[in-house]
Amino acid sequence: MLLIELNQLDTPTDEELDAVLCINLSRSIPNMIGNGGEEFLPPTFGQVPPSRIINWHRELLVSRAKSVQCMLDNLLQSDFFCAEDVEIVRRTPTKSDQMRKILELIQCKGEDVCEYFIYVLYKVHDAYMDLQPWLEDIQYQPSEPMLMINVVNSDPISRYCDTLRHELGRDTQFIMSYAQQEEARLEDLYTPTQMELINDRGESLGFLQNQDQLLDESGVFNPQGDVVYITGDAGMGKSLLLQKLQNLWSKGELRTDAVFFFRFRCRMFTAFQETAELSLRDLLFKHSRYPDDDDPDDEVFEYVVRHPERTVFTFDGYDEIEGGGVDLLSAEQVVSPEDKAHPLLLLNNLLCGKLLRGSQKVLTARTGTELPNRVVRKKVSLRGFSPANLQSYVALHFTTPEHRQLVSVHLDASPHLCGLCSTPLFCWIVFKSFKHLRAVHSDFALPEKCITLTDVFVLFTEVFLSRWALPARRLPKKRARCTSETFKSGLGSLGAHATLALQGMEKGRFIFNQEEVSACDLTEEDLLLGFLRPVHRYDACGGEATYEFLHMTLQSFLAALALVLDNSLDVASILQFFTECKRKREGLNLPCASCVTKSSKLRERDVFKSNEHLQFTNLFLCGLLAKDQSSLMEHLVPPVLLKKKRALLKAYLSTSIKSHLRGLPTYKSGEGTRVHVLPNFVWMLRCIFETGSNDVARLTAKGITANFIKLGYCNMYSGDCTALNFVLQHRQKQLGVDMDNNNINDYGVLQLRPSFSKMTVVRLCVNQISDSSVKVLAEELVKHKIVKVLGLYSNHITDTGAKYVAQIIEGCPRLRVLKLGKNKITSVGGMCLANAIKMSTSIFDVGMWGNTVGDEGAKGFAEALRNHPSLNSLSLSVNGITSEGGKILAEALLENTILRIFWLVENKLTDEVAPHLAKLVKANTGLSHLWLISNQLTAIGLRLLQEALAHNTALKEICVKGNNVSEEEEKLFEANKRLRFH
Ligand SMILES: Nc1ncnc2c1ncn2[C@@H]1O[C@H](COP(=O)(O)OP(=O)(O)OP(=O)(O)O)[C@@H](O)[C@H]1O
Repeated sequence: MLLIELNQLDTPTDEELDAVLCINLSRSIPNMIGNGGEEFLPPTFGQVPPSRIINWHRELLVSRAKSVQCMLDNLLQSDFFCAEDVEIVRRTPTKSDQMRKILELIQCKGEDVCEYFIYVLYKVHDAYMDLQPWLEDIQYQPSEPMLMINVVNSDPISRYCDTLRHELGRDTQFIMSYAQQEEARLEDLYTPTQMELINDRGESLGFLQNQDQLLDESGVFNPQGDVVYITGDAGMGKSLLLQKLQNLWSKGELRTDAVFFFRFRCRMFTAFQETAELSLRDLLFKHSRYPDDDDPDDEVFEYVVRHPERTVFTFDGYDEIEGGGVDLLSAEQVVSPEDKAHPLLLLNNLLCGKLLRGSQKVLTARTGTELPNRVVRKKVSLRGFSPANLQSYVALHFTTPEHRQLVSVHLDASPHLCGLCSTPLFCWIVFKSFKHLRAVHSDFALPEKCITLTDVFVLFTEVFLSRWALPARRLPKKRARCTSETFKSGLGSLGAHATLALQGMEKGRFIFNQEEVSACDLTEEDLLLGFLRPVHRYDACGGEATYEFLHMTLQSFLAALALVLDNSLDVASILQFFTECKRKREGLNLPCASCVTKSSKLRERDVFKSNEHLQFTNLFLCGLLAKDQSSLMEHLVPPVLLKKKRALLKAYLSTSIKSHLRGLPTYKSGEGTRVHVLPNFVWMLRCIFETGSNDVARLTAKGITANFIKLGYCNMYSGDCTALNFVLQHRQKQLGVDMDNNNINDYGVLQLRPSFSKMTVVRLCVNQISDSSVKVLAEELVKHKIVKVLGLYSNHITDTGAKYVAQIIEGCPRLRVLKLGKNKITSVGGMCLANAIKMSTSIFDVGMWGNTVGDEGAKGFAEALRNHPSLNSLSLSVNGITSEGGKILAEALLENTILRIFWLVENKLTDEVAPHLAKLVKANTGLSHLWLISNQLTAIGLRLLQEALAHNTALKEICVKGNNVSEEEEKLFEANKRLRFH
């Protein structure tokens, strides 16, 4: 080894070193081509003098050490170079030549200078990022004398990188609050939320573990796309996730080699005049900052253009871009980095990869905002706080044990409150309000009743008003709470904010200039309330000071309040946003819902425009006009007027719901009529719940004439289950409910508890349900005994949950279909289920795909199958079953004449099982489909099956694709059409 030989030489001369290196190289060449023996290793730092290392790696250093200027500045300021040396270097034409010249000069000047050269590479990390792996390879550690010498970073790229890191770090350290003094530090309060990876068909691929994974390769379905697309409902934490990402990068804690990080709010792109034009350079620098003067050669921008993969962009709130200018599908106009164009066009080109192709872009938008898959690299859907996340957030938010305890008790008692709090924004509002009101009023407690979203925002408004009415220092300690007094005393200012919010809502605007603010009689003192916050970033666009509401949902709430408060408006105008939503849905007479089906023209115009803000306004209107709010609203609005508005809303809702339900697409199946609802149906449920009107709920329950309702992929979250339950409690007839592929979780199941008495079909596949939910299901379903279908595919059910499912099988004599695939059930749970299935005389179809019951579980299922009277279809695919389990199953099936479809896909079956399967085939038990895809059978085993098929009349197919059979061998079986390879 080189190491040994060099150590053997005391103080090697150059010739000796060269000789050693040559010998070593010549020895290593055969080794490198696979002759075995010693491995070739280049010298490491300390083994040979620095000049040798530099010599050895000269070309690598020339090609990777880009910042000549920074190196020259350091050599000069440390007196290793004189002005003349610098001049000599500068005279050479290209950067590579200049670096070659530097290497030449330092090698002439001695070992100290050579080490200093390496030390600069080491110290100015960002400028010489490409050489950091090399420094690791040579195991560089600065020597004592080097540590005493100063190193400056004069590289424009790394200086700019430092500046961006510094600014991002500064700007992202606080989480917004309604009062600036109360802002919390990001690192004190940030709590991870659930980030679900979604494929191009909208199916779940599991959950990300941390923010680093947003930028890595996990879940990439389109390597050609550059955009990491993050969606989530209002307040789910999209902006905060980006803030966290930026903060991590600023501290060098994000796993990425990105040198630059630019952040934008999409809203900004619409703030420009139609004729505005900007270059990419201005877009980048104007909204972050320009590189310092010491970048005369525009190296920073050149670097961005040359190495787009080293730049991360975040674009927050794509849904906030008005339709008009943006249409990725027709963004044919290509812009070059030098061209000027409208900022929206630049954005389009960036997202489509026509500008800075390969740069990393993270884009957020509300759920439902469309983006063509071809520009998307991967998709992530934010699902809010899990129960564990919520617990952590409580602990972070409440430092006093008394508060923590009180809030935990409230949460434990109310799954509905937990459901609301799984949306981080609503959770923050509830906790913040609780903290504030508890500090001010001795008698404050969260409402015992089922709290609505309107209650939450009323509480929040009370916090704003109470802070303003009596600034903290003047507060008499712990006075009694009187909400109506607080509202009355702040009514002037509240009304003015509400008017501004309504005006914005009518024009689809979320940003207000000083003129608009003043026109609503909002004074500077009013602004201190905190409903509005200044939007500093927009100043850069050349406009005057602008404001936005703390959150879009707050604007919606205040707009709804304006509709209720204003007694000069025509009463009918309270319905204006319902009508607006309706108008946008051409033809479909649906209330309060998003434009799910639009004409192509409208689609073009509105494709990127969410009208969730209108839906929230309608929802809050329903809540504010609810009877439950009368005690407050009657102090603010003449009771007669309030009554009129309430009556009108109720009449409108009743008519609209009826026609909505009549208009839903239905189809007839063997088991009655089915109805497929659309996501806007969930908005309708939410509005009904906010009204708290039993009449409206009853009418809705009655209006669902079908006996099966499909709510799959409707973006239902756990809080919506209270609304569904509110309606279903008025239903007399039984109903099948398919809630697959939503975000219901354990809180949602708890809220649905009373409704299970009506449900004949309970489908909760892909909903993050754990064992505790299955326990609830077992208690309810066994009590009522009407369930026929239970779908729990792809949840978090373990053996504990499997035991509860077994209780359901045993206790529900009508249960026919059970879907339990893709859970975490092992042989223990498998045995329990199998035992229960054995006893059932109704069970018809069981799906266990993707668990791990193994051979032990297979044995249990074999016992269940023996002489089973009803089981028609069974899937034990992807369960780790070997030939041993396979044999037992095959033998048991000899005593079964009922099973028709048997799935054993992707197990570990080999030819050992083939004779047993062949025997089963020969026995002609009535089995019609046998799925053996992706096992380890060979042509020998298949031959046995082929021969057996000659004696079988019932089997329609044996699917054997993906076994150990070559294409040639496949041809041998061509004649037998029942042995399928495709
Ligand atoms: N991960 C989190 N940890 C702690 N608090 C959070 C988290 N995410 C969000 N929040 C709280 O919720 C508030 C709203 O979050 P954010 O603005 O990120 O939501 P959003 O999804 O961007 O909403 P919108 O689509 O309406 O803009 C934050 O200001 C913060 O108080």
